[in-house]
Amino acid sequence: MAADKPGIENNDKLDILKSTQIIIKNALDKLGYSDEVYELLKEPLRIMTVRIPVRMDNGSIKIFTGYRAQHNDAVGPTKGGVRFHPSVTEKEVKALSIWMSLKCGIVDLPYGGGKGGIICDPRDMSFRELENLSRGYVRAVSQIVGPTKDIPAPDVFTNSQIMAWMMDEYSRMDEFNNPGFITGKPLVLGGSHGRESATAKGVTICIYEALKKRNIDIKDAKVVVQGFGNAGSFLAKFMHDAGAKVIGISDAYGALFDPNGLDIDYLLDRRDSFGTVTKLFKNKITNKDLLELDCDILVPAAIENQITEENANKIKAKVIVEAANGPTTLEATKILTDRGILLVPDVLASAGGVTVSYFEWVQNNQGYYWSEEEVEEKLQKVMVKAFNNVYETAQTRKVDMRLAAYMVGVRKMAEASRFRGWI
Ligand SMILES: NC(=O)C1=CN([C@@H]2O[C@H](COP(=O)(O)OP(=O)(O)OC[C@H]3O[C@@H](n4cnc5c(N)ncnc54)[C@H](O)[C@@H]3O)[C@@H](O)[C@H]2O)C=CC1
Ligand SMILES: O=C(O)CCC(=O)C(=O)O
Repeated sequence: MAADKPGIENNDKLDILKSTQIIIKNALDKLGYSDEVYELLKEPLRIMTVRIPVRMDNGSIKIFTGYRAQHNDAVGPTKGGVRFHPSVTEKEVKALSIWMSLKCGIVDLPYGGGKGGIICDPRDMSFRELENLSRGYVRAVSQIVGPTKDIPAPDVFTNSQIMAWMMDEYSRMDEFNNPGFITGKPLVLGGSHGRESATAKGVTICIYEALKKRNIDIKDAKVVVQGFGNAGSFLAKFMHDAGAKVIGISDAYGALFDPNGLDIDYLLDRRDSFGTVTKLFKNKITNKDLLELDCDILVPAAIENQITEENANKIKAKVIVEAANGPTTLEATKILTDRGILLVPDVLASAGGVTVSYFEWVQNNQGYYWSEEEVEEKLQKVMVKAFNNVYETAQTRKVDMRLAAYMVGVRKMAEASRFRGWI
């Protein structure tokens, strides 16, 4: 198929690794780095593919495929979540690990990016099968992970229980209690106050900063949130509590819409641990319709490639803040920016999660735990600084917010790689 844009074929437009590489190249070119730097950073330094045998409840053995990608460890150990989802691919995990490096650079953490994933559908698995899979994954990747090497955390369809099993398995192999191996743990196992809601808190802080730039009052704002899991449900609650009207939410099975505002507390009460709630309702709209609702703030908080050139012109929001990783394509970013919509990109907006994961790791390392207020105060400072840094870069360099975020995020690992003599 003919290319309508240099460097990207039409059928590559949903290829998140390819589009990430294009933006990294642009960011490095703008910053004046050589092609060698791009060659180093365009792919993870390493990726491990593992096959995990799990005894299922019916007595059979099922073999699952998993991955752990480590993008760049020049700055420090790699860090990033583990995703359990049927559509996990090697390419997706690679792109997700690169985004983690960028996030850590943007919020200035002493980490590089990593990411893991297992091809599975935890919604169809029992508690015991999930525990066996989680433990099997840790045994399979144990050689390349660890509290000073690569520190996992939750992502789509993984939670604090799964982190607890993984931590326990690693501690057994290591022969001592090792809470710093993983973050997003339950509080009683060395988790941090505020980690569960951290991604949504970070997104909320970005929303407040973005609204200031557009002179919108949160109390007058209509909000739409795609995804009602960890990121989306807390975000909907924070928006509702701030006085905004949350008129639409969704999960993998459909979307709910009420122009007068949804009863978020009721929906939170009824959602399951996979962020599913719409199954309980007959009157639904589609995820596609949800994104095109008339609103002030749109927060994609589910999966990749939701806003594309197909629907970017139909989006009515004034501000889009990406809680999900990779919800908007390259082409859609251009359309939205040209239309004057303020787009706060994933690598900035969703960095609250990894920031509080870092706080958790620091607390584990020092064995001294902070109050919820301390965590919130520190997160607020980090996110406001990061937002303004990216916003000002976009203004002064006359680039869109995504390219600005990549320029901010890529610099630290490029410099660290250079000082180490790698490039
Ligand atoms: N949990 C965290 O700390 C962080 C999460 N993120 C990103 O936020 C996004 C959501 O993650 P979580 O809330 O943690 O996951 P989650 O597993 O708690 O919730 C996922 C939500 O997305 C919905 N969903 C799944 N497949 C879908 C589909 N095909 N179409 C529409 N909706 C679908 C689910 O029904 C659920 O409501 C992901 O992109 C993740 O990478 C980013 C930073 C940190
Ligand atoms: O909390 C972490 O370490 C990583 C969170 C994550 O996977 C993400 O930001 O996409």
